[in-house]
Amino acid sequence: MSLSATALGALIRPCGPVIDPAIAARTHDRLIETADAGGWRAALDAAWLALEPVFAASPYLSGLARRWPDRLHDILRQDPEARLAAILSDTDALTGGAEDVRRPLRLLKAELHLLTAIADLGGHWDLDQVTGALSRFADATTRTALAAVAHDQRTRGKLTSAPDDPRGPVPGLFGLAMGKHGAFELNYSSDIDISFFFDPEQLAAALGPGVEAQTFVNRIGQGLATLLSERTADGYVFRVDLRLRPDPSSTPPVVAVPMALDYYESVGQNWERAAFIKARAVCGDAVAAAEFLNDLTPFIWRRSLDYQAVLDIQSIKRQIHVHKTGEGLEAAGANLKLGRGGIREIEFHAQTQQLILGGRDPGLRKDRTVEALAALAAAGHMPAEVADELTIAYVRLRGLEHRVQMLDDEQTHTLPADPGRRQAVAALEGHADLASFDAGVETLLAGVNRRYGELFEGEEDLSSPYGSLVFTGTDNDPETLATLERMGFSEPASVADTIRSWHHGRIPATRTARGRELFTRLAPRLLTALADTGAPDAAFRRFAVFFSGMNAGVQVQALFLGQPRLFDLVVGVMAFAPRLARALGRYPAALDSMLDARFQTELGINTGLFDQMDAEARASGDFEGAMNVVRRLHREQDFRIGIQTLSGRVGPAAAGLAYTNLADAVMRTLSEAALVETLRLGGAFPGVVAVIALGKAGSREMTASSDLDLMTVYDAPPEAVSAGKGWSADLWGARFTQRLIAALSAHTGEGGLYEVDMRLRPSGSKGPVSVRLAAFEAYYAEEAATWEFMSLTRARVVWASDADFGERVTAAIEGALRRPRPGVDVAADVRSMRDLMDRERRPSGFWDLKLASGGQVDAEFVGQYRQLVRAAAGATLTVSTVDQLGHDPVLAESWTLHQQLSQLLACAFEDRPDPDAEPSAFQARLAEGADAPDFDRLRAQLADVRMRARAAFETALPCPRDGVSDDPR
Ligand SMILES: NC(=O)CC[C@H](N)C(=O)O
Repeated sequence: MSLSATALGALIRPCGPVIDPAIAARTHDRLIETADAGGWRAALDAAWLALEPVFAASPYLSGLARRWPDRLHDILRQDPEARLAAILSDTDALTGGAEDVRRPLRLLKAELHLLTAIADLGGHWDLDQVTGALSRFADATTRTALAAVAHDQRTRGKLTSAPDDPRGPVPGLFGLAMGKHGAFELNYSSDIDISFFFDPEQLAAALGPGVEAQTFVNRIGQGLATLLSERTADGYVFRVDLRLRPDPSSTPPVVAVPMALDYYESVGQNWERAAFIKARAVCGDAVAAAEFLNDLTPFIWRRSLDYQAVLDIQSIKRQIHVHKTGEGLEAAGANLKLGRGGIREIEFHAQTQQLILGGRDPGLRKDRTVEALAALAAAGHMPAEVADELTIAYVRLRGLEHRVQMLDDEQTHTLPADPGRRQAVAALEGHADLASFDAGVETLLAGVNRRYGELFEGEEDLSSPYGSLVFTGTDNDPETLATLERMGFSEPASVADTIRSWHHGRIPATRTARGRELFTRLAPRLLTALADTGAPDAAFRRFAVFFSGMNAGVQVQALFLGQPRLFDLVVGVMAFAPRLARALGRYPAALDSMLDARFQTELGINTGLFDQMDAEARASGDFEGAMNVVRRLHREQDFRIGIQTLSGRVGPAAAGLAYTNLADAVMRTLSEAALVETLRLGGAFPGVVAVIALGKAGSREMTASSDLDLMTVYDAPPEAVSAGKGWSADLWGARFTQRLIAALSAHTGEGGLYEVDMRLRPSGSKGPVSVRLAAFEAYYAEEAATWEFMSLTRARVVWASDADFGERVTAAIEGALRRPRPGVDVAADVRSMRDLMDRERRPSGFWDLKLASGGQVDAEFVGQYRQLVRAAAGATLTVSTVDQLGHDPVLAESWTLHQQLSQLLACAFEDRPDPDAEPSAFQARLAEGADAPDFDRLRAQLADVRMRARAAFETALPCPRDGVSDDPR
């Protein structure tokens, strides 16, 4: 039997060259056999010219033809429209449960695919007819599948409504076709995006007793997805994606309508608005679906948009990196959908404009891309030639995409990199010469990409120098994953997921629309800054803790956006300074201090800190209040000094001074408070008291991790007692000191301050916690050992209840230092002290800056030794280690380098740091902070200076056993 004039077999033309006649011949042989047997050889012969290039190029289509030759015959002999109508009505007519429809649906899909491909490739159907056929078939299968899974639930008694209920197989439940399917633009081998929602009230009436609604609808949604997507011997129907729903990573697969409306109205994204442009009810309760879509209209089409909202909508397209046109565009491996110059650029071009303008102009609310372009051009929002050019490109790109998918029925959008397979695509599009096909594709992509780039002129780019950073949509954008990988993240997908969850408003910082708009702009800068630290993983982890811990985000994000340098600093902190990162994470308010003008002022300049602390502490009303005020201000300042130290703004001396000035302000404020508290508790007392700092606080060389070495000294008339409790002077001094220690070291709701060490006081731990000035003097005159005098070289009165008393104490310290100690070999004492220490406390490793041979203790001991000798000789005294080492340049050099490193390490880390284990970017920064060219050379430099310093130490304090020293013992 030959073909009628309207039969598809008579209407089709060859699509292009036959790239592999042998392969086509194998299919041909098989078909001839069946056609001869079935009596349709003439029909086959009539169509063969058009079929041969198709079967030569597409393994998938020849497979279908060989497997079901009779279906091919049906397709060839009938009018294609009639055949399509029959496939659709057969699909709709299927009844029964999942078991009953599983196989027929797959056979119908194969037939539909063969029909569509032949009509398309044979030049009979245009793009609209092709996508229309695919979409309508998807509609029908979805309806049938829903009816089938509902049928099964009905059989099991879970669903009580009638199969022909006017509200659909499951009253209240409906599915929306989203994306291309929704707009009848479905791809040849695409997933279908269906969003399921349910109206709880409607549904409740239809459920069997004790059936829980959410569980039930989940089962329906998933059952439908499985029925269509699972692969059996007959293939599959459609892969179904249920994720185009509110925040799919945290919601069930089928969402209740009230919850969905609430989500879209409160945290809905612009890209979700864009997705709803194409949404359409496809199966289930049509009444509920219409109501839902109607209720969503104001969400999708917003009547008024402020500038920030417009920018945010445009972010959808601005996240794609715009290259210089033409550069690096290649046909081989080009992603026709998501790649440069691809379909997505055309869609975004249209959709962003639609979202911005469609609220006021309903004429722009077109669901189909080609129509949207035309409407935008007609309304004057796009030059007609741009719309035409993009339309032509769109049609060709979609055609190419279909041809790529027809090769193997795979959901791919990539022009094969393999020349042989690309040749097959070219042939299906009518090209014999691969080079000219490639060149044509490249021109096409470049044209779209150029138009797309024009959209950005004058707009802020939301990608990064590293590439695209797209976080819209439900799938990870492949280019974005590549960008993140290039940035150095070891788990790009999890970074993308976290960023996406922030966009979804899952943390307080992005819970408001404004917070999200700001985050859209901040995200690319954040990722770029993280990458630039060289330690993006650690930095991201710490930033995430910080950012998700903030209880609001607008102010901070606006600050970051307005102050890029500051932002880079904060990100650097995240990368390199867990201690500061943790402080920020726990008390994000510390960031507020960055807003303070004083934050960026030079350290060292008197910023009025003590006055502020003192005033606020007094205003706080009581002792506890004062402790909290001081802790808050301390934290801010500590953070400020830490940032400046870490960023290299201040050197070690200035940092030491700054940390010490801070400690001084704290000690003064809390000494005042402790005194007031002591008088309040014990009653008036005619005594005076002073606080002496020793150690690094005394020498003004504190780091972020220094503790406070303190002693207190008091004086009072001999028999004085306090008015209230009748405390004697020693009790009063002790009470004050205990209050002070508590004030400095206790942890309150505002955190802690310092560890306090009182062991350097006269008689150490065995002595009273506070001593009378006379006892202090007597102790150093009679009992103190050389190591106690060493400590005293760094003693400094930081606070006194009475200025005169403070001066008396200062004079007493100096007196003690200068008093000759006949018969004492200071050098030998210092040396044996150092040796003892070396035996008892070994350095913990190369980075033990204190105890390393030639490290800080060696230098400090020599300095203190020099100071003691100088004091006895009546020379000027100093607490500073470097000044004490004026005549020992090598030791001073070593001490300074160690101090520099210890400042950096102390502000960055809480525990004992191991720079060898830190990211190389941190090592580089450490080297830079110490003026070394790189980390390896820093280590070498350190080893070298230690060796020289140790030699200088040996010269200054020779070992008594060597007989060089004149040790009298
Ligand atoms: N995930 C995102 O990148 C969000 C971008 C933009 N805020 C939107 O709503 O689409």
